[in-house]
Amino acid sequence: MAVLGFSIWSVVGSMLTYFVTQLLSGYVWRNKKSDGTPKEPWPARPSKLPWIWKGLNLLGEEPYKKFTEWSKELGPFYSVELGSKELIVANDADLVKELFVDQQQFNSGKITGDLVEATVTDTGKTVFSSTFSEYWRAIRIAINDTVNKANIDQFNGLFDDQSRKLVSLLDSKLSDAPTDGLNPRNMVDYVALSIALAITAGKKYEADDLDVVRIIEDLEKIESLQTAKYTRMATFFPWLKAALGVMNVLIGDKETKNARIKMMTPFYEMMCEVEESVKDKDSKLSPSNICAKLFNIDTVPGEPVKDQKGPPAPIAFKKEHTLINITHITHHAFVYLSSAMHTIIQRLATEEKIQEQAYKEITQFMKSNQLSDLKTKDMLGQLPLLHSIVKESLRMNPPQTLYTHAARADETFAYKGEKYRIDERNEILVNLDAIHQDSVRYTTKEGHGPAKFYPRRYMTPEEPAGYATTSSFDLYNITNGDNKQGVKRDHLAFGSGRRICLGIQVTERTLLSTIAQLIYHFQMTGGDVVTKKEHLTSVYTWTGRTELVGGNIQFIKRQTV
Ligand code: HEM
Repeated sequence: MAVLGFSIWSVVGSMLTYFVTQLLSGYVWRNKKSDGTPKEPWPARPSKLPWIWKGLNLLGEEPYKKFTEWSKELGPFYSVELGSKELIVANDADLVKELFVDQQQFNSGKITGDLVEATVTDTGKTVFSSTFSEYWRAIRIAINDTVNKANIDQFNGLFDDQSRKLVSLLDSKLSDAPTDGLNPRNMVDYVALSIALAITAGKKYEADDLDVVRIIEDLEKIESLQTAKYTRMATFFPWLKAALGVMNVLIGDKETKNARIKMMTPFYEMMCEVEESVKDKDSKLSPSNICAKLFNIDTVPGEPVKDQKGPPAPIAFKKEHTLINITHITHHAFVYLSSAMHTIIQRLATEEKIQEQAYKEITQFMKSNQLSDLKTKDMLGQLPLLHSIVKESLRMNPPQTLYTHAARADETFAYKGEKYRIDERNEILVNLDAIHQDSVRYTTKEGHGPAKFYPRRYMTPEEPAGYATTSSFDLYNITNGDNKQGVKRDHLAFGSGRRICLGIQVTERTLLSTIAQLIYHFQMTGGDVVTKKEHLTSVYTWTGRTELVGGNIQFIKRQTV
């Protein structure tokens, strides 16, 4: 009892300390710089928001639409409070460049949102959730060493195998399909997860492998725990998060813990296999995968501590770190690959004219190069229309419409001649709903605006200066190249700046290979690009993601094959 009494008082003490600190930092010092002078004003804010909830209750089912609506009232740069969370919102690509590229040292941080996210990432120990640090840099290097431009060719065979697999899976279902066709989503999920697992853990799966189904279900369970009412609310109210945290310490949160263990188990087994294969030269596992590269990290440099003399002590990179990272990377890669692949197939089915033009491009390419089969290595940079369809699909339907970076310190941000404040740990949100529909940036010389699916906007003679035909390029790279003036980027679906997605090559090659095989083998009709499904989480973060529900598609076998 004495022990119990002691714990309760110590918990009450911590809570009191927390609230007093919050009160002091929240109200007394909040609006002052470290030298005591007042901070600059916040960027413009929507007016007359309800008390306590502020903008939170107005977001509705499709939050990005509300962010776009506010941008029409306040301009592309504004701030809004969601509960107690102060959010800085960027609705314009040039602004994203200024914030995430020019000011990358300040604005490349991350903060963890709800308590479930904290549990599954060990409080920010995965590449997606980690602060801007040497630890984060080491993981990025390991991933980059597997999938960047210099290393990605090793997976060309995987992309070819999986896109052929999709064709054969579809083929096998055609005789039993209803007259209006079938929705290919389950088959797309299988192919996307197979690619994700091969890259993260060198794993080869068969279509009927139960682990594949299980991994998808485990992720759904985590997402459902995250969207439970109070867990979700705690993302926007730190006092609630602290209170729930204390409750978890006192009575435990078995459900989340069990879901975490269940979710990690297949990845733990894969990690052990990779560990063995690293030692065993005759192993059947592909030696080049992200997990194997993470095993090479022994220690990472520690972060400097204020007033501490000498270099910081290195931190050991443990197996637990590898485990949570391969889990998170697989989930991220699977969810977005699958969503992007499903979207592009649905889109092609609704755009029969473009499909036929692409078919012509493919057959002419095969004929002039005397090819009997379509291989990723041959197609790269060679099929402008197909490459442009990939870009246009990611622009029209980015799998993640909203994403954030966090400010690493209090800063003053200059925009259009005015100075504004951004505080440490403020999240800066990029809204692709507004950015990808910018009529100034996307309208072609012939007047094709952003609302239209029009891949030729990226092709000669219509493409604006600075656009690349073959591959997406980053705002970050463009500052190091010749084109320092205009930021002409095809889309920002992969993020921008220091935290840009490392799966760009994987994704573009997967999509290229998939659509080439599908268009070559089938004529697709039907599809639905209107009905959407909104998710409140985006592979553990609060900003959510959007995907097409999709409709049935008739896959009609081409006579030429
Ligand atoms: C359609 C497919 C994909 C989309 C739309 C996508 C989107 C994104 C976005 C929006 C970000 C955040 C960028 C930012 O904060 O600026 C990101 C980060 C990242 N993505 Fe992807 N992704 C996709 C596929 C993949 C794949 C297949 C991989 C696997 C290798 C991958 C690995 C990563 C990594 C490692 C980061 C980490 C960034 C960090 O340092 O915070 N992504 N992705």
